[in-house]
Amino acid sequence: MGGQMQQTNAAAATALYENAGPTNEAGDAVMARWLQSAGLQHLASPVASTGIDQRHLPNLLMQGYGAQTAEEKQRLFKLMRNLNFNGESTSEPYTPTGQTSAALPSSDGFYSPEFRGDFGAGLLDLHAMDDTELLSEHMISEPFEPSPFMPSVNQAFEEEFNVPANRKQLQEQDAEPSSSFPRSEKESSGRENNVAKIKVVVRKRPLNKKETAKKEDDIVTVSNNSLTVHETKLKVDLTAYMERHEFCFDAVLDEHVSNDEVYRATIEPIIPTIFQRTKATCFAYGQTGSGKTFTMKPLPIRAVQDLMRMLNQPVYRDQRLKLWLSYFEIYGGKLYDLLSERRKLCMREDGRQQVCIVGLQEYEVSDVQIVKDFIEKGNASRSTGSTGANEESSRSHAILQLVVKKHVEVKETRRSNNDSNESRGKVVGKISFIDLAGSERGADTTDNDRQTRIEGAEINKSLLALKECIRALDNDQLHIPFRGSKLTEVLRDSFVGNSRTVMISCISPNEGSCEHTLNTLRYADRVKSLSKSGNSKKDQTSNLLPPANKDVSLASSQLASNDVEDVFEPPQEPNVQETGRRVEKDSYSTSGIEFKQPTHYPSSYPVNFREESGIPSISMDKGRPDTSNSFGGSTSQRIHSSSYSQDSSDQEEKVKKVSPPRRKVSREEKPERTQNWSKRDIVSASDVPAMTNSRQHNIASSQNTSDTASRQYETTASRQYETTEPSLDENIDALLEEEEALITAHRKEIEDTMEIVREEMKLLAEVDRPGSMIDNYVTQLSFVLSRKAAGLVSLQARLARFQHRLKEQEILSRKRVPR
Ligand SMILES: Nc1ncnc2c1ncn2[C@@H]1O[C@H](COP(=O)(O)OP(=O)(O)OP(=O)(O)O)[C@@H](O)[C@H]1O
Repeated sequence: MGGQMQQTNAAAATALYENAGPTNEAGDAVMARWLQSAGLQHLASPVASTGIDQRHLPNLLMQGYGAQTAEEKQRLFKLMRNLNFNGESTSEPYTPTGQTSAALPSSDGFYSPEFRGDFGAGLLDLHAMDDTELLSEHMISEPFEPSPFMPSVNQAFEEEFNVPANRKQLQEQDAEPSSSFPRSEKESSGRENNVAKIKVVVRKRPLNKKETAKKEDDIVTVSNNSLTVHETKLKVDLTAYMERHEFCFDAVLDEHVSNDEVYRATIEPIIPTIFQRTKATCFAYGQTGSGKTFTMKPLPIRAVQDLMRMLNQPVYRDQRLKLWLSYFEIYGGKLYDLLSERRKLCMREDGRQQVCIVGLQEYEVSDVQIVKDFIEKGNASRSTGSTGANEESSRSHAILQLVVKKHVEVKETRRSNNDSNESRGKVVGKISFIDLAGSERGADTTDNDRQTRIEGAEINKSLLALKECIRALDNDQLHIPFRGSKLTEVLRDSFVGNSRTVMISCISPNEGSCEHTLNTLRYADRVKSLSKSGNSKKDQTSNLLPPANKDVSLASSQLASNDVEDVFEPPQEPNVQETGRRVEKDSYSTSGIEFKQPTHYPSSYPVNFREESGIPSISMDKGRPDTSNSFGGSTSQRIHSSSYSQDSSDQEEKVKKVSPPRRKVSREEKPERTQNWSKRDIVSASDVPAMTNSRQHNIASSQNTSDTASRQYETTASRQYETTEPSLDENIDALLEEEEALITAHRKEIEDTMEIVREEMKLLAEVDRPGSMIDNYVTQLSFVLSRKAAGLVSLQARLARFQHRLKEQEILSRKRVPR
């Protein structure tokens, strides 16, 4: 057996070498990297140190230095399998298939570790394979699965690793889509390799009919991937001045950009990664009426088109990959199925800490029309209300998920998570589209009725939690605080393993929305600044500014965190990680602000799934209609001269605020920093959507005279928020739990009452019988009635407790933002 094993391993190792390409130094290095990536670096070292020809590596592997333990052998075998070595043709150099050739990075068919991103992160990353939900889950701990690509060596390994006999079944399971993906031209260009882990895109909508009628100004100008918000402020002597806030993001899409272009800038690059065990999340953030739903609605439809196209390629068809859709909402901390009469759903965590939404209906989708219908149906069921800015405002977070699964025999097209058939489908990858509730709803904690307040608090909490998760995700923190809210809990599996996140921040261009727009941009800026992906322009922009003018950004984007915080440091050198840094400038004009006539846009934009017909569909690169706003430049993404043109304002412009480079510090450093809290706000206005709006406004009015004081004021507000927020969150959580418990208790009470009524009926039937024992009847009736009364008293007590809780919550939420 040992000899047989050695032979087999030798053959396998020979295959590893033979297929690896020509012997050269680069090959050795690559080989070493491969082995390293498989945790077998110690096997590579003799080769490197002795200069032994790589050709002898297989022998070395078997003699003395070779894979000795079962785990090593397993890893070695997995390495070979991931390299697609075919044991039957060990003497044949590996020839890329037609499908894979386009993507091969080197002429010898050897995929370097650097290139593996193109083949799906983690293809050779053994650690990435412990993602429990996806196809390769538990690959290390599970019994060894033979590769369908190595029939000749499989036999021996099967014997050694006790592989079950049903080879066909195992082969089916093992055929990972990512390992045999067709490489389209687009893919082979390596684009998906460039898909950032977090991408922040801003979309500005056009002025709407109401805003145009009110002659509101468009205060947002867009230029390439940056934008400027021109905020009008009043000095204490009531002279107006202009404050310019500049931001830079991965992409800034102006009002002329079509939904199709939005798709191309956001989702399209992610699609191929879905087949590579990626869980992607795209969410739209912004105030009510800023265009979140408008932006999100067409994205899944376009995504389905592309996913279907890929799925229809023979390689996936053969692997029986299917696409599934579900659509649900989180409203007031509860989950509802939007495709199933808003049925209430339950979220559970299984033993592997996988979140499953019990009862959620999943639908197999095979054409785009079905998806459109589902989206229409789901949107019609969504919790909406009317706001000043949007007649049909979303009051919930809506989550549409598209899941690519490896199909297992199904008999119906409609299945639920409860269905045993469904659970047999293995998830290959998924993409979630989240249309968040209006961000300023987080501030709805003092106004309106109790329900709206609870809604607001819940929304606020979830938006903060979402950012925290993104922060943790981007820092590769081991602990992702997904339990911070229902939203993040539901998205738990999108925060672990191989994930991609796209945030689309939607902004309204009108002056009346200035505060909200700034809040949205600050939130986006904060998310972006968490990202490691670089945005050099941003850095350049800030570096162009004279160091003397650099200062702490007021209320810009610091956030309290339990784990890591950002710290102000004196500006030193460009920090490539500070990609989302914001440059805020004050541009002071004397007075007599004269706005140009606001830009006019079509008043309504009928939603067309492919293209909005209301706006000219022009490529971002093409010329744009000459519809600049009063600040110039927005529509054609260039700055025109205007009453607020760069030239005229530059002389008076005083660069006031630049977000400083930040560094991450650990918890231990907190005390030191808290002494300097006046330098940095801990929770910014952007972190507390609109919570500090009125305060900000006040601060802004007197900014020129009391800048330092206002900073402290705002910081105080932030700190106040910091201290009150956890208790408010806990309160909301407790409240929601008690509400749940009350409803459950009420249901139980009804069931008990029905049971008691049945018993009473029985008693009556018995007592009516001739010769019945009246004593028995009296005793039993007395007993039954006591039970009945006890049940009612208990329910009443619970109700009273809950009423008390509601009162408490109300007081707390009023205390939070004193008026
Ligand atoms: N880029 C755009 N081009 C044209 N019209 C737009 C655009 N964005 C939004 N609109 C229009 O603005 C209105 C409000 O948009 P939408 O409902 O998407 O806002 P929202 O951010 O989802 O609001 P809420 O948070 O209240 O649900 C809609 O009538 C929509 O058609």
